Amino acid sequence: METDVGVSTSEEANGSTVQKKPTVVFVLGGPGSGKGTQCACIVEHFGFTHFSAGDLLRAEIKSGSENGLMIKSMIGEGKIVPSEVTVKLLQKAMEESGNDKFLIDGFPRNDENRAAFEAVTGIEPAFVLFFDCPEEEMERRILHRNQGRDDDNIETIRKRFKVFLESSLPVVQFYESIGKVHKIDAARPVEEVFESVKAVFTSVNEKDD
Ligand SMILES: Nc1ncnc2c1ncn2[C@@H]1O[C@H](COP(=O)(O)OP(=O)(O)O)[C@@H](O)[C@H]1O
Ligand SMILES: Nc1ccn([C@@H]2O[C@H](COP(=O)(O)OP(=O)(O)O)[C@@H](O)[C@H]2O)c(=O)n1
Ligand SMILES: [Mg+2]
Repeated sequence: METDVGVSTSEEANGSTVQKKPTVVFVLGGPGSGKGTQCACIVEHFGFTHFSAGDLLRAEIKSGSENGLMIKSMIGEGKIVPSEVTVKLLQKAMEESGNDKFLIDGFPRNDENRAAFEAVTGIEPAFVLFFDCPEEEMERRILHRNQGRDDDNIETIRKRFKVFLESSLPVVQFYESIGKVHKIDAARPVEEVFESVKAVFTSVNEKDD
């Protein structure tokens, strides 16, 4: 069943109302590619609300929810949490936000994530940002991240890279096949990466005008 998340209505010239779906941009890239960092910059410049699927899952563990232990053990193994859980958290966050423009970071991470989000919300992404970064650089960044994350250790990092290659890259390839991916070279300093990101949002806005 489709959700009414963030749906706003507008008056048509003939007096009927049309429902407008929220704008969603998926922000994808390997662990440590800089998704969270760039999303913070995008929020400042383009009025989006940012949700990181990983952050929502970590908050769910902290809240002491009944799924907490399962989520904690899956994150510890670098595995992808069942979509049912993650999509519900994203849906709730969007409903409570009051905004209708969302950056969703670290999701969809596999085809099940992708299909479940579309089935539950009825929303397809406006486009997908893909941060392309070599594994050695991502590894270096994660090992210096210092956010106290249990999964930022070398053993789990390797597992996460494997899951990224096997399950997440195919999702990027799917969106590429329908022309929705903007690929960004993420192996540059934050400001340079953001220049490329800005160019994408600006050109998309211009097309919409
Ligand atoms: N372009 C960059 N160059 C160097 N370090 C970066 C860059 N972007 C992010 N970082 C750092 O790398 C680490 C991972 O970034 P983060 O945004 O958390 O990535 P992700 O959300 O994709 O895992 C953080 O410590 C961040 O400060
Ligand atoms: N869609 C998602 C996103 C994250 N996760 C879990 O959360 C972990 C951390 O995700 P994250 O997006 O915060 O990690 P980074 O890519 O930011 O390093 C993943 O390795 C998965 O175990 C998930 O199961 N499903
Ligand atoms: Mg992140």
